[in-house]
Amino acid sequence: MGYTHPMTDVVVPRAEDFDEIAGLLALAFHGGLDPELLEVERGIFEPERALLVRDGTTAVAHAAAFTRELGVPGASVPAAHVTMVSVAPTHRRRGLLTALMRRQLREIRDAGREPIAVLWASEGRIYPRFGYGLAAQRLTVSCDTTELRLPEPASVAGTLRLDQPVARQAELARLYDRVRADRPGWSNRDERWWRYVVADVKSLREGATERRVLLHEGPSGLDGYALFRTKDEWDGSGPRGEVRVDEVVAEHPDAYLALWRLLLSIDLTRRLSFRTAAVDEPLLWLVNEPRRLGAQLSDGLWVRVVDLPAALAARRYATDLDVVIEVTDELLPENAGRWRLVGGPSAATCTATTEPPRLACDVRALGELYLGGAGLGALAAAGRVRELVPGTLAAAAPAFGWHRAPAPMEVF
Ligand SMILES: CC(=O)SCCNC(=O)CCNC(=O)[C@H](O)C(C)(C)COP(=O)(O)OP(=O)(O)OC[C@H]1O[C@@H](n2cnc3c(N)ncnc32)[C@H](O)[C@@H]1OP(=O)(O)O
Repeated sequence: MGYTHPMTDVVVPRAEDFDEIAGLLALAFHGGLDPELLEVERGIFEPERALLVRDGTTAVAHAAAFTRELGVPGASVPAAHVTMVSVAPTHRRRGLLTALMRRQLREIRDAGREPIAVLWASEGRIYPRFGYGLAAQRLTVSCDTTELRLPEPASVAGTLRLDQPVARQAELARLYDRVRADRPGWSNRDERWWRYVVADVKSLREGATERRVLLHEGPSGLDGYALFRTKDEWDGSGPRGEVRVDEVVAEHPDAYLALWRLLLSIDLTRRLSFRTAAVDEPLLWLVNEPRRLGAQLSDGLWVRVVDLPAALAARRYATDLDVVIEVTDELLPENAGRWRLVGGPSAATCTATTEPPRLACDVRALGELYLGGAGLGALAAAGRVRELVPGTLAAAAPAFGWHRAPAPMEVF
């Protein structure tokens, strides 16, 4: 694996080092240093949770984490939101990422507040070696809206309005919190994060309009919203504008349908894209021609179980479960061993045991199972989970699932 960079060279940066780190990120991600974007990103940066490596006076490697909670089956769990990972092109493949990941996981574990870490990967092959498992897939929708029809609404009680997201931030936040309670995969958003979400950096618009919010008000007030923008385009045969949907949050099916009926029928637009649809997106079950959504499966959230007994006890299980699992973990040996997991829809415990194991897997598989997205049976079919006692898979698989698929909401 090459040499591991000496830990002594890893420093915790100060807030004023942000511009230097942003320069490194711009290099690694082939981006620019737009002052407006920098100010927005500075607002969420937590320097005390960052790790920086310099070669002389030049920043060459960096990783950070945001302090947030992640919605998991039946609960909301503190989760280190790992982000801003980059190594300078001049210093790649020398073990710098490995050194940063090892140190970061060790620090998260020792701090004892966050039983899991979660991230979006720029490339899926980077993080499994550090014990991250693909916990939530997503769909990217890209469709010709003239090919799709939605049903007529059963009720016409609601009203739709358009506004600027920043003007409605507090109302959006309240609705988001209510809907989040039942949706694994959504991260909590405090005031700071809402400012980040509604910030509409010009250099990221890619030729489209400013972001707008479509609001649905039902009998008891705001019960749905969509953040989106449109992009004007014409060709020889007429208008070909595009609707770019960023997020849709709806408390009731009628709000969801009303929002999508409008998004799919905006005059002068003919196409729609939505990059963070859930794999169980209700749209799939509403449109008259699902194939025409052009939905493609992609990866979303990668979860690393950092404190195994705390993590497994923190989520809920769809059905009652009592199983002993033998787990391996090369990076955090405290997680390795035999664990008895007893859980159900309202509580769970996880304790070390000497009883014979019924299942065996590595810690990465537990990350894949954590949000209820990967099936235990599918992982076993892939050879990633081993059934040591026949019958265990069939009995335990429903418990690890959930009634909603995990839904990656926002790239952080
Ligand atoms: C959560 C986030 O922020 S995701 C964003 C990640 N950042 C980026 O994609 C920006 C561009 N890329 C980079 O900055 C760097 O290439 C990084 C951070 C991905 C990798 O950093 P490096 O210091 O080169 O990684 P390191 O040397 O520790 O590699 C460890 C192992 O992972 C492998 N690896 C690392 N990156 C990649 C990759 N992109 N593709 C395939 N393999 C990779 C290495 O080959 C090595 O494998 P080996 O041990 O079998 O030899």
